[in-house]
Amino acid sequence: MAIRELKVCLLGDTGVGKSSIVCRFVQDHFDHNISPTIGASFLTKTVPCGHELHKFLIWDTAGQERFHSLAPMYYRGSAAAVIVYDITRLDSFQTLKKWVKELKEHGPEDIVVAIAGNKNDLSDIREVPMKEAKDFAESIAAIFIETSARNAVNVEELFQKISKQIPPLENPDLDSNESFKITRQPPPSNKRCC
Ligand SMILES: Nc1nc2c(ncn2[C@@H]2O[C@H](COP(=O)(O)OP(=O)(O)OP(=O)(O)O)[C@@H](O)[C@H]2O)c(=O)[nH]1
Repeated sequence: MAIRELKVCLLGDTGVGKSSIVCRFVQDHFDHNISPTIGASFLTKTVPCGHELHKFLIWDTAGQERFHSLAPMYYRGSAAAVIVYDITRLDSFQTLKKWVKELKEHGPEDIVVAIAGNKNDLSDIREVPMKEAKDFAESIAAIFIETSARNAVNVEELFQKISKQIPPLENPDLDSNESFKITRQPPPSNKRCC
């Protein structure tokens, strides 16, 4: 089965839960005392999608303003961007809109954009109505989902939705798109590891 490497970056204000979403997706773990990201961190996870395997190369960027200028390094060449806001912080939704604008102006033309409203376990103190965020996502043809990294709600689904939006390759051997780098598993060998 072909393994398709998909670069994915996470963008969004500091403290919205980007690292927590990645940690939940890759390690199925939640850390209440997680530290703010410095620069960016990198993790991978491979998931089946139809007749392909999608290996997500995940760049979790730092949300603090002082790291903003590094972001192009991470969204450049990305097949998808997950822009995260915190449903309990209206200001984080405004920051999300700035990221959408920046991606539109400087990001890859065919990038899949997913909007994730995180911390939906705290909906009793919500500041961003779900309908407003959903309508905004629709207006820019983005995926929309509310997640809770803490309670493991919709995190797998977020990445599944991204997988589904990536068009399957008609002929993997002829594909030349840089952001959809293809690798193949080595042919079975006679060697045994143990
Ligand atoms: N209640 C709740 N808290 C969460 C959730 N996700 C993250 N948090 C908490 O929010 C805080 C910030 O989480 P991070 O994952 O570090 O946020 P970040 O967006 O990566 O922050 P930066 O690295 O500064 O960009 C931490 O205290 C997390 O434990 C969630 O789904 N629900």
